[in-house]
Amino acid sequence: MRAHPAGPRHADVIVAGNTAGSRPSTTDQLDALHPDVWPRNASRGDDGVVRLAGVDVRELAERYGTPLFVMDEADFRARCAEHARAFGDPTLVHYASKAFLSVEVARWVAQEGLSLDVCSGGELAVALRADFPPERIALHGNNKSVAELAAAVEAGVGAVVVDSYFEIARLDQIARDRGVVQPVMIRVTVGVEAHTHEFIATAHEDQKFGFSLSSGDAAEAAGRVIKAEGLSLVGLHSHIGSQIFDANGFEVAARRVIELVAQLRDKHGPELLDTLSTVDLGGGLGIAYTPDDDPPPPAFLAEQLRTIVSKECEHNDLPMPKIAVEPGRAIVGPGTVTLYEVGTIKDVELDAGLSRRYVSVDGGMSDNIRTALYDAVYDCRLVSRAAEHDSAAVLCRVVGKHCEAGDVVVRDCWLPADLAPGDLIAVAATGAYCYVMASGYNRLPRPAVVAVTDGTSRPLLRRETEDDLLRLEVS
Ligand SMILES: Cc1ncc(COP(=O)(O)O)c(C=O)c1O
Ligand SMILES: N[C@@H](CCCC[NH3+])C(=O)O
Repeated sequence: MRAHPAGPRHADVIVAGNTAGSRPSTTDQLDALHPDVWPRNASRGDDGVVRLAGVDVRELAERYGTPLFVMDEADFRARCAEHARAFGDPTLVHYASKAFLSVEVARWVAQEGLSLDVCSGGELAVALRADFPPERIALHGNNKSVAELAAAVEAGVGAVVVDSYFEIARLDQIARDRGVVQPVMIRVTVGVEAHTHEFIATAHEDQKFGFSLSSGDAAEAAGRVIKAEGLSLVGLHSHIGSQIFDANGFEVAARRVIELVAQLRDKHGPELLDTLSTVDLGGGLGIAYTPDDDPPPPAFLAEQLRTIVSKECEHNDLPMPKIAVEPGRAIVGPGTVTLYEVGTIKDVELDAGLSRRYVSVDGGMSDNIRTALYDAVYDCRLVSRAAEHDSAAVLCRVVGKHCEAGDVVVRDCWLPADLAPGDLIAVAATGAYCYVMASGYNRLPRPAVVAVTDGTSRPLLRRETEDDLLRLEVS
């Protein structure tokens, strides 16, 4: 066994209360890539090296550098197809591009037949650069600028999801100025606040998004859209949160949105339903970040939603609407890993004779802010080789290289005692909300993003260079 240059000086590290679960007792367990957490085409060869869609991680690191986001293209496409099958029509599944977007990924989404949710002019521009069919794009946002609204109308997007009275007036004006009628959905705040593993119904909807249902704002907004010459009301939209494992929150939301449809029909007449034909229940389906997470498959959620919507429609004597959804994380999250090179390893003495092993990597909170921001939990493994056969599992904290004590990538994970500088480790399920939330903190260049498929790799987004970092300087 390789001697560890940094220790360990203490036989035991902190174990109690860790978020990485119990200590693996064999090196096989230490090396395992749980199929629910790791990309579908990730495997560890007999030589101990992990291959992603058949591509050796050492080769990826050598060719593109680290940190590196590696996307399993087939995994992404398969999840698009599974959602499309579950909801019966691919165009009813809007991939939430805020989770991750590049021109090439927008092309994959288009090829899989899905629709696209964008929430800024920037995301819209990427989609249009990919020639994404505009009629399959919906624009979101609580404070879209006039320029963003105009760009969307001029592109001919399939829907603008309106979020304020000001926006209804602005969008109506923009559409009329251009002699078009813009299809619109209303974002409804249904009073269901979803958290990771639970949901709580709130009496007051204390948040910036949407029109409150309980106050009557949602009905008033619908009335204004119906009256606006430049707008056509095609749907109601609700989004209850993200990383949700339980269908109950969606069911409550669906029920309340259908009640609103019935109310609007009663007030404005049944002809309204000729255009108001879609109920969009947003995104939020959770994924497994660790083997303990057990998210429901899309087919299960789709079935639950169909059942509840059909029951509510029957109850309110309404025709069955189209049920649309906007998954982001559930499509792009699980198929991507971040590859890092280990730089330094330190055992830090704590109270009561315990110590904590800090493993520093060449990225950090600038490429994954989710741990610092949400206490997110991740699975992390040594991937450039197997653990030495007699290596013990050591509870580690994987940290970045930023000038910030809270710069933690993985709070707790079990790594082999023989882990050493130069080894590559990978953090699983980083496809959603990591690259897109990356920052340039401490002037670290943003990592590259590569796609792997059938034993080959190609870059989607190149690594930032020092020139990129300096390009905004005016002197
Ligand atoms: C309106 C809307 N739709 C879709 C999504 C995508 O959510 P997720 O990535 O959790 O599926 C979000 C983000 O929470 C959202 O705000
Ligand atoms: N960014 C969040 C989710 C927000 C989703 C967008 N409304 C995350 O990383 O989990």
